[in-house]
Parts: sequence; structure tokens; C-alpha cells
Amino acid sequence: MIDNLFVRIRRDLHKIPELGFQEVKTQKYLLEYIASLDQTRMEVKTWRTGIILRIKGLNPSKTIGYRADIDGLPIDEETDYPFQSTHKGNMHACGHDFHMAIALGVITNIVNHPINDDMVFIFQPAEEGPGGAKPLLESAEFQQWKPDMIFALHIAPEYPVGTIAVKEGLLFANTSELFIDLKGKGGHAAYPHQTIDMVVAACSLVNQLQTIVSRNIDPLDSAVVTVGKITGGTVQNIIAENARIEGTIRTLSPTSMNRVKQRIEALVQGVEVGYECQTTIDYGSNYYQVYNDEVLTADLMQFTEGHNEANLFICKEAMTGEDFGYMLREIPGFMFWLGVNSPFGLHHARLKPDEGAINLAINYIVDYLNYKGNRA
Ligand SMILES: CC(=O)N[C@@H](CCC[C@H](N)C(=O)O)C(=O)O
Repeated sequence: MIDNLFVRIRRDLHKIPELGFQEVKTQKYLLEYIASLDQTRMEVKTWRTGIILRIKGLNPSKTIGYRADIDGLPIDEETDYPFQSTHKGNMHACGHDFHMAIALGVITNIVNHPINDDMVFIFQPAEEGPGGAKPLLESAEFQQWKPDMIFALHIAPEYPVGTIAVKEGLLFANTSELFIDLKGKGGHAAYPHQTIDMVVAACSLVNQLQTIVSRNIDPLDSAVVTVGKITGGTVQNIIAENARIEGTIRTLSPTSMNRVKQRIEALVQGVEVGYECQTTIDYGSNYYQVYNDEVLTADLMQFTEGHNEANLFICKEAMTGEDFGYMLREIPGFMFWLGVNSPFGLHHARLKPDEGAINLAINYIVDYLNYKGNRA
């Protein structure tokens, strides 16, 4: 028996995961909940499938922004939840259902007990791809209400509930998607000399890509090149005319990102010449690093140390990506990890975050806003 409103909301949202810029039911659900709150100090705008909401403060000296992402992932859920995804093939496997429920909890509290400063809440689509933060940031809707500082959280399966893990400066990596298409010449499996086999070319390229991080990047400046998917060919006795490699690049510096891409292009060109095929490279969506403002983060750490429900953990940077980095490039602020203690990690079909973290996070953020938003 669940008697907690925001846990119920998380479960409702968990049932309806939608991919980037398709979050139609999610947006409707969020708007209906927001409409049920006292509207006296609130203004609401939609931006594509996202929502931007302003709450007027009592005596504002600044505007504080808070962002929650709202999209799901193309993963077939394998949890034993009775409230599993009803959208087969999609799942909230990155905690955005938690992010939304927590944001609604914070909004409810601030509507009922306004702080001095103005607040802007952003429900942002397409964090997992193709990236909603950058176009939302550039939109007139957002620019009219642009906050003076902004923050966000991300659930962290590896930390116990109560943990607030954060660091000053770089928190998340620069990322780029990677799609490489190879085209050769198909034919009968028994006549390889009359064909140009893209399975062989793709296998060779995947192996060569592994040398970029080990041979071309300074070992003290971490990078990742992951190939997550290879497709090619049709059946076992036909030589493959086409193959496709899909992956992601992660680097701790924008300079290394350029270097990794340079090497990928050189290796792909080599395969093109060596295997007599045609290739194309598409970098899909690219996310700028998440860089936490030193002063605001130090202040958050000090606040966290004095909070009776939260345990501060100074973490290392991670190779995950987040398009919230684009917002932090323009507006000072920070992102922190929220411990949710799940045996399965982010992007796993059995991710099961501890729902005890929902109310804890709501209380923690509301307390932070009262601390931060009631002084100049
Ligand atoms: C927090 C998190 O898991 N973020 C995603 C962001 C995906 C970016 C893009 N689709 C890519 O794969 O490069 C992540 O995978 O880190």
C-alpha cells in the first residue's frame, strides 16, 4: 500500500516512458498535475514536449532554475515491478521518472510555501538523445525567463540513499555519438573474390578503434570509445554488402574529443582504402561537459554537511554525459548525484532505484532553496 503522492507519481510516470521529443503523454501528465496546484504565483509555458514553469517569489533578488529531464530509453524492461512500462520496448532506465517526481514534489512545496526568490522549473525532453537542453536553452520561451543560477540532480545507483555526491569543476564528460556506415559489394558466400565483404571490414575497424584510447590519448586524460552495436549482412551464406557500427565517444576535455574524432576519421579512411569500400561517419548528438561552478558547489557542500538527512560524498568525475552541460556553460550552477542504491546500474533493464530517495530529495532540495532563495 503506497500512501505517498510522489512515489505514486513516480510509478505512474514509470509506466509511460517515451523517447526524446515524443514525450506527449508525459507532458500531459505533468501539465495535469501542475494545473491541480494553486496558480496564484505560477506561470506555465510549453516548449515542444517540455514545460517551463515560473513561480514568483515573495521578495525576489534573483531567479533560481531547477531542471528535470523527462525522456525514457529504448530498453525492454526486465524488472518485477507491478507498475512496469506499458510502452513495450521503452523504459525509464536512467531515473528520469525519479527526476520528474522529485521536481513535482519541490514545485508543490514552493507553491505552498513560497521563497523570496523567483524560481524557474524546466522539464526538459530528449536528454538521452538527440539532446533537448541546447535548443531549449536557445528558445525564446527559456531566454525570457532565464535564471541567474541553475541546478539539477541525477540518480546514482551505486550510492546508498541519503548520499549527495558532488564535486567542484568537471563532473561529467564531453560526449559524442558515433555512427559509421560501410558499403561494399554483396554476393555468394562461395565466391568471396567477386565481393567486398563489409563484415570483415567492420570487424577490422572495431578492433582498430580500440587503439585510439590506448595509443593516441594521454593516459592521464581519460577517454572512452565504446562500440555498442554492429549490424551487417542478411543471412549466413551471403556476403554482406553493408555494415553499420554504432557507438559513443567520451572525453574529459573538449581537446581530446577533437583528437579522438581525428583518429576515427583517419582509421575509417584507412579501411576505405584497404578494403575498397565506401564509408560515412555521423557524430549524431554531442554533449558539452558538465562543469560545476566552484563557488555555488562549495556553498552546496557546506549546506549539505549541515543537513540532517543528507550525507555529503566528494566524488570523482564520471564518463557519463548530460546535455545539462550546455545549460551550465551559460548559467552558473551545478549537478549532483542522488544515491538510490540499486543493484543494477543506469541503462540496465533491471534498474530498481530505492523509492525512499524521492522524499529525501524533495526535503533536501526544498531546504536548500529556503537556504539559498531567502538571501541576496
Ligand atoms: C547520465 C547518462 O547516462 N547520460 C547518457 C547521455 C547519452 C548521450 C548520447 N546519447 C551518447 O550516447 O553519447 C549517457 O550515455 O551517458
